[in-house]
Amino acid sequence: MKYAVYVDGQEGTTGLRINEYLARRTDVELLRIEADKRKDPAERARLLNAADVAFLCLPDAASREAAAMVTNPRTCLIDASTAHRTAPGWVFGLPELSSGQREALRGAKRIANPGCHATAFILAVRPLVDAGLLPAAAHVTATSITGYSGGGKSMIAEYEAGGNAKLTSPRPYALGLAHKHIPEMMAHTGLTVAPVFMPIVGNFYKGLAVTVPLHLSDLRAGTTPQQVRDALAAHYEGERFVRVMPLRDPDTLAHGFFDVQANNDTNDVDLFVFGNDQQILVMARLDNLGKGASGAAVQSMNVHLGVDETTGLV
Ligand SMILES: NC(=O)C1=CN([C@@H]2O[C@H](COP(=O)(O)OP(=O)(O)OC[C@H]3O[C@@H](n4cnc5c(N)ncnc54)[C@H](OP(=O)(O)O)[C@@H]3O)[C@@H](O)[C@H]2O)C=CC1
Ligand SMILES: CC(=O)N[C@@H](CCC(=O)OP(=O)(O)O)C(=O)O
Repeated sequence: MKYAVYVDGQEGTTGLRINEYLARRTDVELLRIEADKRKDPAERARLLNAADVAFLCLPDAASREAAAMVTNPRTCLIDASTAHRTAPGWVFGLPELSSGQREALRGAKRIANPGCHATAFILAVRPLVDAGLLPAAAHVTATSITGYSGGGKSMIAEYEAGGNAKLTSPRPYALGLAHKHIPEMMAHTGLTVAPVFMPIVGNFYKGLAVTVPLHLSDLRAGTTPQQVRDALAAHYEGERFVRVMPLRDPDTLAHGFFDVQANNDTNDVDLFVFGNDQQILVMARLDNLGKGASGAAVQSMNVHLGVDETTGLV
C-alpha cells in the first residue's frame, strides 16, 4: 500500500525540498498539482482531501485557508507555516520534545511544524526547564545566526541577484523584539517570560545556530556546566537526530570558531555547552531547511504513519 501525499506550495523553498525527500520513497505516491492550477482553490481542495498526508508549505494566510478546505477526516495536515504552532487542536511536530510527543503525533490529524529558530531554541532550553535547572520564570536571551534561505523565495532572490553591498555583511533583524517564533518558544519550553530574541541573517544559503547565554547564578543554586550538558544528554538519550557534544567541545575550541553550516544536508541537531565557573553558552545547530523545516516535516509524517522515523532522511 502507498500513502497518497500532497504538497500544497510545491514550488516554494520548503515544498521543493519535501518533494526531493519524498521522490526517493517507494511507500509514497505523490499527488501533484498542474502548474497553472497551483493557486486554484477548487483543485487544491480536491488534492488536499485526496491525501493521506498533506504538507502546507505556504504563507500563513494561505495555510489557514488550506486547513479550512479539508473535510476528509483521514487527511493528516502537516503545516510548515507559523499559523498553527500554538493553536488548540494542533500537535507540535517535534518528536524529541518530551516522552509523550510521538504518541501525540501518531494520533494527530493536525501537526504544526516548528519554526527553524524555534526548533533550535526549544531543543536547547526545554530539557533544562524540565530538569529543574532553569526556572520557568528565568529572563532568557537568545541570538540566532541563519542562512538566507530561511526567508523563502523572495529573500533567496534578493541575495542571489548580487550587486547589493548591504547584503554582504550579517544583518540583525526582528529588532521590534516580537519575532514570530517567540510564542512557540515560550509555549513549548514552559518559559513564562518572553525571551529577548535577536536573529541575524548572513550571506550564506543555509545553516542555523541559536545561542542561549546564561549566568550560572540564574540557574538552580550550585548548577555546573557539566550538569547542564548531562541534563541535555539524558533528555536526548537514544534520539537518532539529536547529538549532545562533549562539554566545551574540544574540536570547536581547537578551531577557535563555530561552524554554523556543519549540519547542512542532514536532519541532525548538535547541542553544545561551553562554559566557565560563572557563565555558560548553550548552542544548537541545524540545517534550517532540514530539521528546521522540510526534514522535520517528513520526520513527523514518518512518526504519524508509524514507519521507521528515519525513512527518507539522512
Ligand atoms: N524557508 C524556511 O527555512 C522555512 C520556511 N517555513 C515556512 O514554510 C512556509 C513556506 O515557506 P517557504 O517555502 O520558505 O516560502 P516560499 O516563498 O519559498 O514558497 C511559498 C510557496 O507558496 C506558494 N503560494 C503562495 N500563496 C499560495 C496560495 N494561495 N495557494 C497556493 N500556493 C501559494 C508560493 O507561490 P509562488 O511560487 O507563486 O510565489 C510559493 O511557491 C512559510 O509559512 C514559512 O514561514 C518554515 C520553516 C523554515
Ligand atoms: C532568514 C529569515 O527570515 N528567516 C525566517 C524564519 C524562517 C522560519 O523557519 O520560520 P517560519 O517557519 O516561521 O517561517 C524569519 O526569521 O522570519
